[in-house]
Order: sequence, then C-alpha cells, then structure tokens
Amino acid sequence: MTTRSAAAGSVHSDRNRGRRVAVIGAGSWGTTFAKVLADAGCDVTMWARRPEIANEIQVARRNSQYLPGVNLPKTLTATDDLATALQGARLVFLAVPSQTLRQNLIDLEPYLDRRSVLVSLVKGVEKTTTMRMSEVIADTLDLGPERIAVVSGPNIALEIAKEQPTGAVASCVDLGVAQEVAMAANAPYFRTYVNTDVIGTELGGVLKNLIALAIGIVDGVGYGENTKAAIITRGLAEMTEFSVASGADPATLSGLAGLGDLIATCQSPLSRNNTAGRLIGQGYTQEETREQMQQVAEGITSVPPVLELARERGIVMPIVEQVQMVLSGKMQPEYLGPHLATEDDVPQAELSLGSPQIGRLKRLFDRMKGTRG
Ligand SMILES: NC(=O)C1=CN([C@@H]2O[C@H](COP(=O)(O)OP(=O)(O)OC[C@H]3O[C@@H](n4cnc5c(N)ncnc54)[C@H](OP(=O)(O)O)[C@@H]3O)[C@@H](O)[C@H]2O)C=CC1
Ligand SMILES: O=C(CO)COP(=O)(O)O
Repeated sequence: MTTRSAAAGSVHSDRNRGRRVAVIGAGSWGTTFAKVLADAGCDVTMWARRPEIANEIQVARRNSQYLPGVNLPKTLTATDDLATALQGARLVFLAVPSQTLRQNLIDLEPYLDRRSVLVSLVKGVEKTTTMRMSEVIADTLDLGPERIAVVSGPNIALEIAKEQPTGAVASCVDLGVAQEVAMAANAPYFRTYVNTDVIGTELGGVLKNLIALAIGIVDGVGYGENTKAAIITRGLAEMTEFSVASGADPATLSGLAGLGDLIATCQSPLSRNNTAGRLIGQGYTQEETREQMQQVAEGITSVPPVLELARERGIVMPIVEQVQMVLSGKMQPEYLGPHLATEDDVPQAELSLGSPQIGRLKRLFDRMKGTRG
C-alpha cells in the first residue's frame, strides 16, 4: 500500500525545506511526532537518552521498543547528544514525561539557541508545583510566552505512526509563532490548526487523561456504554469548568484539544491512561498497574495536583475526585460513576474514608444538586 506521505510527494516538503527542528524524547510520541515533522519536510534531529535507541533509529530507521513495525523516514536523524540535537534548531519539540521535563530543560539550556521556540507535546502537570508544562518551561528557562508553544489533540501515537489521518492544535500567545509550528507539523496525514489559547489547549490534554482513567476503571469493572457515555459527557463538563476557571476559552475545550482528544483517549485500547484505569478496575493496585505499564500514563500523576488546583479555584470535579478515591484504595472501582458517590450510595464497609472526607463529599454532592446533565 502506498503511504499518504509517499503519495503526497513534495508539496509539504517544499514548504519546510531547510527548517531545522529538534525533538527531545524518543518514546512513542517523540518518535511519531518526529516522523510527522520529517514527512512535513523539516530537517529533524531527535534526542534519545539511551544511545541504543538513537542508534537503532539512525541505522535501522526503527524504534522497535516504542513503535514496533513502523518504518521511519530516511530524513530523520537521531543522537544521544543534546548539543548535536539542538544545533541550529529554531523549533524544539519536547516529548519527555512531565515529571522529568524540568530536569531535561536544565540539561539542554546550555545548548539552546536563544531564539528557539520551545514546543511542549507533554500532557501532564508537574506534581510538586502544580504547574502546566508551558509554565515549567517559562519558569526554568525564563522565556517569554511568545517563545513557548504547545501542540495537543487526538493523537494516539501508533495510529499516527501508521499514517492514519488526524489533526491537532498548535497554540501560542503569538499567532505567528503558532502558525510557524503548525506549518512545520503539517504532514499529508496530520493537519495542525492554530489558536492562541495556550491554557485551554494544554489543559485539554491534561484533563482528558483523568477522564480516560475513569473510563478504563468502569470498563475494567465490566460496565457498558451508558456508563461510559455519561462519564465522557460529565467529564467534558468538568474539564471545561476547570479550564475556564484557569483562564481558558471554553471553545477550545469543544475542539480537537478538548473533546477530540477526550474521545480518542476514552475509546482507544491503545491509550495508556485508559489501559491503566482498566487494570485498576480489574482489581490491580496502583503499584501493580505502574509495574505492568511499559509506558508513561500521565493521568495517574496528574490527579492530585489537578484536584489541588480545583480546590483552590472552588471547582467541583466529582469524576476526578472518585478516580482519586479509587486510586488511593478508598473506594471500590464498582462505585465509580458519572455522579458523585456519597455515603448513601456506598456501603460504609466499602468506603474507607475518614469523617472529614465524607463531610467534604457531602458538601460537594450538595453543590452538585440541580447541575445540568
Ligand atoms: N504516546 C502518545 O500517544 C502521546 C503522548 N503524549 C505525551 O507525550 C509525553 C511523552 O510520552 P510518550 O512518548 O508517549 O511516552 P513513552 O512512555 O512512550 O516514552 C517515554 C520517553 O521518555 C523518556 N524518558 C523517561 N525518563 C526520562 C528522563 N528522566 N529524561 C529524559 N527522557 C526520559 C523515555 O526514555 P527511555 O526509553 O530511555 O526510558 C522515552 O523516550 C507524555 O506527556 C504523553 O502524555 C502526547 C500525545 C500522544
Ligand atoms: O494523548 C494521547 C492521545 O491524544 C495519548 O494518550 P495516552 O497517554 O493515554 O496513551
């Protein structure tokens, strides 16, 4: 079968001819995004922290650990040396775990061109600071917002690596910079749109992971489509309320970076968050689930900081609250639902909460009464 990138010929390549970009991180998303950029005609160098991964990409055009069966473009190069990866790169795409990003930025700063734009592909929140990734970049590198962009959307890596068509949003407060990022990431099978709502675009990617965990949990329990549809619908309401309270435009949450990504992640068995939730719903502990997962499931780490921010902002997130209770072993997975469980719903023996927590849940439940579905 002719691939879309081969069929499209040089139209995309011409627009990006000579554009040097770097991708930091060679897991499933870093490698896939590097392929998108290369198929869009950019001159891409990936950085892998393990030399054997860089070597396999460079020599065999494969990353067999993260993208089995996928051939990578010949124009893609890889290295385990940060200075080489960053040399001359105007756009630097970051595809590392959210909890390591700060240290990765500290490591790469000496080699960074002061005119470079940093583009986060990461969908998590820093646990220790509750910062979004664009905030971590600004904080660590002391960059202005016009030098920081994010890309997010319904982007399950393996599907895109196989050139199945989809889209994403590139966002920066400077529309010109968002357009530059989008131009670099427009491949025949990957269309990148633009907006200037960095907060909404970024939070869409963070929050959908938490709802996907809830979907996985009820799937693991054996509940069907009604339960999942209700969780997705109410989940989107939670995502939107939280994001708007954080400064986002609500329209962003009904676009590719919100609803689009929510649907993809909640429906796909390839989603790591969905998979982690399913294991927990089947009765594995959080620790056992982490051990079984070979890849990053950002949602598990993001739950506590998101709830902390929600409380600060006076936002009620019943589904995320319940995910937290299940993850911490305080509620059995079968009691998770689209509404907030209270002690009236859950037999006391199944709910190992202290009385302050029950009081909090009751207060949240009271505030939920009359909420539109
Ligand atoms: N996969 C997907 O479909 C999508 C993922 N994302 C986001 O992309 C981000 C990266 O995830 P993804 O590529 O999927 O994760 P993977 O689990 O596939 O890969 C993780 C990558 O991070 C590297 N890594 C781990 N620890 C460190 C560290 N301390 N310093 C530097 N690199 C490290 C790993 O290197 P090593 O192999 O050496 O361990 C590996 O390259 C996440 O925030 C995720 O939410 C966004 C959209 C889609
Ligand atoms: O962000 C993603 C899809 O857009 C990938 O989701 P997972 O991290 O759950 O695999």
